[in-house]
Amino acid sequence: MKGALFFEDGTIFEGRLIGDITRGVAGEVVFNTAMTGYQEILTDPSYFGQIVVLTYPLIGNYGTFADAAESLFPWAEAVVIKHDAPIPSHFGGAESFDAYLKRYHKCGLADVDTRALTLYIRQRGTQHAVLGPIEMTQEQREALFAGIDLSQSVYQVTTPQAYSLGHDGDGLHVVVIDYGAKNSIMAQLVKRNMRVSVLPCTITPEELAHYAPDGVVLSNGPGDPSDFTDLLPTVRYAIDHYPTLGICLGHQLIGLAEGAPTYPLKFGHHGANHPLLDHVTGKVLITSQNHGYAVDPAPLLDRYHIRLTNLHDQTVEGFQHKEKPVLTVQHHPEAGPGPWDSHYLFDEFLDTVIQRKGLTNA
Ligand SMILES: NC(=O)CC[C@H](N)C(=O)O
Repeated sequence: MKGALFFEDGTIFEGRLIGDITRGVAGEVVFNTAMTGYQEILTDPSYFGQIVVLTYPLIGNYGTFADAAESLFPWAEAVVIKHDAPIPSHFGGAESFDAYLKRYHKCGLADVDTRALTLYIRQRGTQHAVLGPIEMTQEQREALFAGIDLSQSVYQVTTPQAYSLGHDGDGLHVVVIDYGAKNSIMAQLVKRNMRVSVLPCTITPEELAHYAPDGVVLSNGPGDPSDFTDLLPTVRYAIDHYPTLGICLGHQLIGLAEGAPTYPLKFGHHGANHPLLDHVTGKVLITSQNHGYAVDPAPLLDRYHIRLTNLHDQTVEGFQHKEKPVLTVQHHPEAGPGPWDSHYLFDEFLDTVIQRKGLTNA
């Protein structure tokens, strides 16, 4: 069935509808340049409400698997691709990309000139679009455009209930505040023998204190960080009381809590090969990225060092408190998908947690 991506300025990209094609959808269009990991990308809750263009031209070739997910199901609103491989090839046996989309009632657009589409987004910046059958009427499209609203997105993707993972007993206890957390973040903590409590984003400072964590991780998540000022008192409490690691949205919320504003990037960073400089180690890291906003750190530089800088556009990719054990990263050290160059940042977080615990117990 013929479909299209309709932008608000009248630009149309045509293609073939795949997945669940029973309804049209609308969202913010972003492109991701990773060469693999299409399933991890779609199940990353930070893509909630977005239509993701995958620039790698062959999608579905190695199929889809239950355990490749970064959360319970795909959160991206829809996906736009060049070639949809109809027959997956994998030693583990695999479901096709089309069947996967249908299973989760997600739609996609294939056979699209994704190079032209990506150049269009690069020139015009992130924009809204409707994806649906080619014959959609203007009224149908306008109704979908009017429904785009990411202002509550974190509340829509967070876990409804607290849950725990990893080791029982007396091990180090880390709380992850779930703004849309990826499984790979929890996996990195569990791998380091931490007992992990994953809590809803609405957790209050008092409730957080009740968990008596040894450290706190503020997760990634969707939307515009400046929409979530209601969450800042708990962020403030965390950085004032516990070793804290902020990842992506978590980094942005720490920035906001410390008085540093966020701003939208023209078309964001979404990919698995973005180079960063770590100013402490002097090393360049190739990183996984997925963000449309960045922090202007000027107001917090009296208290924080810039820790990481993006070598493509010099944006700030992380800062570190000069005295307190607070580290933030704009990228995804957990990868999922992407290179593992920055896994050591989880080791650093673990070290601060151990150190603080030792001091407290002394
Ligand atoms: N992956 C994330 O946490 C993304 C953070 C935020 N939603 C942004 O786009 O900048």
